[in-house]
Amino acid sequence: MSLELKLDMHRGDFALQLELSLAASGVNAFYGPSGCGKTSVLRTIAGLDRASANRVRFQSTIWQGADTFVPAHRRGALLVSQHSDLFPHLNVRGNLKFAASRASRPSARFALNDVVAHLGLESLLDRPITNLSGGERQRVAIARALCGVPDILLMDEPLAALDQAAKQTLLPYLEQLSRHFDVPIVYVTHSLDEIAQLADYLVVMARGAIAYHGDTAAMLTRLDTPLAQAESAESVVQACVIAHDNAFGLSYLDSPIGRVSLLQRALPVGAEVRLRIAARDVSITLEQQTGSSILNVFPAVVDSMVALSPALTLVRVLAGENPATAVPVVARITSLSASRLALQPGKSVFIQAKSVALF
Ligand SMILES: Nc1ncnc2c1ncn2[C@@H]1O[C@H](COP(=O)(O)OP(=O)(O)OP(=O)(O)O)[C@@H](O)[C@H]1O
Repeated sequence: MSLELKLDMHRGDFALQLELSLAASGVNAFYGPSGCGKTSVLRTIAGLDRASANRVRFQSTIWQGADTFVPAHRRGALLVSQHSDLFPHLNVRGNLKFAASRASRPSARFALNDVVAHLGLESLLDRPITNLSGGERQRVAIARALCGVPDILLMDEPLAALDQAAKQTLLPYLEQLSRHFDVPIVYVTHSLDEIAQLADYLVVMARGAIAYHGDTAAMLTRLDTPLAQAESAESVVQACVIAHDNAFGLSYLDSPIGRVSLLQRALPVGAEVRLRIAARDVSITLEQQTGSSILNVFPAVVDSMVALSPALTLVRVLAGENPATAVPVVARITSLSASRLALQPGKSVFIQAKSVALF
């Protein structure tokens, strides 16, 4: 079950050449600078861009081959872009019902009521499209794509035109989308935040080609990349809420790096969440500190290191008691500290996370 791409297209000076096999599940994100070809990849999957040498196969169906070109409206690949083109003469309900009526097949999986509930649109159903905020319009656009019963959802910077507050409101709706509706998503973005929060698999592009790709947690912590070397670099760790401590106002989470404590959050026990740990908030010790105010201390083994400058060193560790389930975390520390601790790959250490944020 996969999305297979072999693209070879040219437009003037620009060439897009890549070969990639993606899982047809979860969120696959394409990230890279403006003009590197992300939208072209998405439009090719959608059947909106065509070059004779391109090859696209979704699951067992060839969408584009040497003698085949399945037109866009027969692919089951529905696109949500930055500026949604909703029907202005219909209200929200009308837009969703129209999309459902045009779906290639009926599907209980994308029942209108469930789509409306999942995107929090109940109170907006009778609203004219022209009276919606930008964030509300995008929620309706996503709902409309779901009502169209997609086999795969293509999202081209769906949050890019929104202000920061609207983005933050919309992100939680996107988070569970792929899992809840069991639909694969290909997501194009410029935003590291969106990747850290949403992507299961990350494809980083540069100048029409793939720079590197892999599991998001692994890609964000690859020391040889601008993502890990950025001042804002962070690691992501999957976790599960296991208990709340009302007396101290804390929530406890189980994760591969160990038991994590956070300021209490209104999440049910059992909720699956992502933790984000900023590289600059991680410190390293050789022994487990006892007289420290830091709650989140985890055993780790140094995996690799890179000097960013004479003053700063990035250290990638594999964190967690159990080497089989340990996950990568990046620490940004001074080169002086790295030298004093004689850090080197293979060395056992403890990492302390001054703050752990939760998506
Ligand atoms: N219709 C077109 N005709 C000619 N060149 C095009 C066309 N559409 C895109 N291009 C060029 O193809 C290249 C890739 O564009 P594309 O939109 O795929 O990049 P992108 O990574 O999505 O950029 P952005 O993040 O700015 O949207 C760019 O150099 C662009 O100028």
